[in-house]
Amino acid sequence: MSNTHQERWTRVKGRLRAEVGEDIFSSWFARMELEGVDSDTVRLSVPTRFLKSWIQSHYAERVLACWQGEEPLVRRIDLSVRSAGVRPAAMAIRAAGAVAAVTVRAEPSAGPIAINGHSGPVGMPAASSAGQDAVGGSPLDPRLTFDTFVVGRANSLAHAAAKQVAAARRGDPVMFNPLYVHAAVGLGKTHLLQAIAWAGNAGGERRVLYLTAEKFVYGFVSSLRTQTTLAFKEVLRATDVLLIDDLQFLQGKSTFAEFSHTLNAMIDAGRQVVVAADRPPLDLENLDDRVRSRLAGGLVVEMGSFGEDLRLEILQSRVACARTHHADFDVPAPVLSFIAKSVTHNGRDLEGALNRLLAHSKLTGQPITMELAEREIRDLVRPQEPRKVKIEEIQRIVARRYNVSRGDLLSSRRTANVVRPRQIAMYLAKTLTLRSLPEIGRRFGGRDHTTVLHAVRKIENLVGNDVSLAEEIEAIKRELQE
Ligand SMILES: Nc1ncnc2c1ncn2[C@@H]1O[C@H](COP(=O)(O)OP(=O)(O)OP(=O)(O)O)[C@@H](O)[C@H]1O
Repeated sequence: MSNTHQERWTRVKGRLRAEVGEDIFSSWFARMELEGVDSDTVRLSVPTRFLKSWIQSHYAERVLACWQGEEPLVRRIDLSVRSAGVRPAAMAIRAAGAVAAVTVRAEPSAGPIAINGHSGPVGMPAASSAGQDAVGGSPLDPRLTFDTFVVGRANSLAHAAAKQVAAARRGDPVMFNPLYVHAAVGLGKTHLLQAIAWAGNAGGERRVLYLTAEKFVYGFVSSLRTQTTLAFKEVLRATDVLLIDDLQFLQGKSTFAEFSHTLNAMIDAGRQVVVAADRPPLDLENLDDRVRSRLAGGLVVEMGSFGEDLRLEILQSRVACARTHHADFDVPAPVLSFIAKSVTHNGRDLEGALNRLLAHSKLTGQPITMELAEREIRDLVRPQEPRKVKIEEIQRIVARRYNVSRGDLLSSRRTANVVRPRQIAMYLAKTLTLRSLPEIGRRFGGRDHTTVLHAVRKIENLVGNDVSLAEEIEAIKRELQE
């Protein structure tokens, strides 16, 4: 491909960014690449089927217009899904109607079933109670809906995917299965899963079941005890959409096996599975390789930490909600900005901060001032922790820098242009993460721990003698820590 095309592509991206804004650009277009230009057709690619379909249905004309702004002869955009690093399973569209659906309808008065122990946003009515179901369900928290979920750069992809799952109808092809959402504590995984359950069940056409992994374990173990495992399995597999929260808490060999059967049965029958966890699928060390790879074979989306803007918006929306029940709850804008700036950890701390102010205002009737806020939330202001680096990120950044693919780093190829970057990536994985040598070996295409050790020693030696390599590695580290 000529440099002119690449330069044009850079300018087209500039136009797109200016038109849609940084947030949308980085959510949808940052991973779009130019594959080539053939007479009047521009070939672009994205890494997932979901991105492709989203861009096609929402931005196709805009992308074309931006190209035509640079090159008026362009008539067509051909968007494809890049194969590198994408598992074939992720691509398969499964027909939802492939297996006869067994339907268990919720009673009209009962909300979607939830089994959880989460609390919700400040200022909203508490969860109401509804009926039990065959796996011991309890109602979802009515506060955790799409309406109360604030969307920003950190979560826009997960939100869009969740909305799509919720809006799908029985018989629609399942676009990505499972949808796997991961994020650190308190960044909205439960909120999003419950929002899917509420919205998904609203039409009454589909049965959406929300289960925490803990409750899955509990339900399964009690069904073993009471010899009702068949009923347990049937209820799970009769759902159209199964939402499993906090998967990292799944425990027990037979429970893993049951989870694996359920996952496979649901996906093979074209039913949607959505999973949330605090880490990516490949880091779920308790699960066996097949389950991990099945989980990684759908759409895996990370929700990042909240930026200050998103924190402020969440606070503003919470205050607005709270005011519907406590009309005199007034938090001055500078106080909200102060909280958004200083309570940086997660959504739960933001909620805690507002709860304290609300309690104070209700109990004392005094206005909320900056001084009061500073005093009340002092312990929620945590020092910034250094950013945690993930092996996947190391592989991605090293691969990009040395112009190889992540697949090359994981492959058995032994050509010099791949061996050195692979050793550097292993060295960084050992020095920047807490992962053990065997774990790192496993994450680099199933290598032995001695290979990792060899790589680490090799790079340590080289760095001592080769200033430019040392600088290069420092630059990669800086990029990873940004
Ligand atoms: N984008 C958001 N908009 C509005 N509220 C949010 C958002 N993200 C998180 N919250 C709120 O932050 C709190 C914690 O969120 P939630 O329980 O969903 O986190 P989580 O990721 O499931 O955490 P954990 O890992 O502990 O299960 C909740 O009150 C939730 O409503």
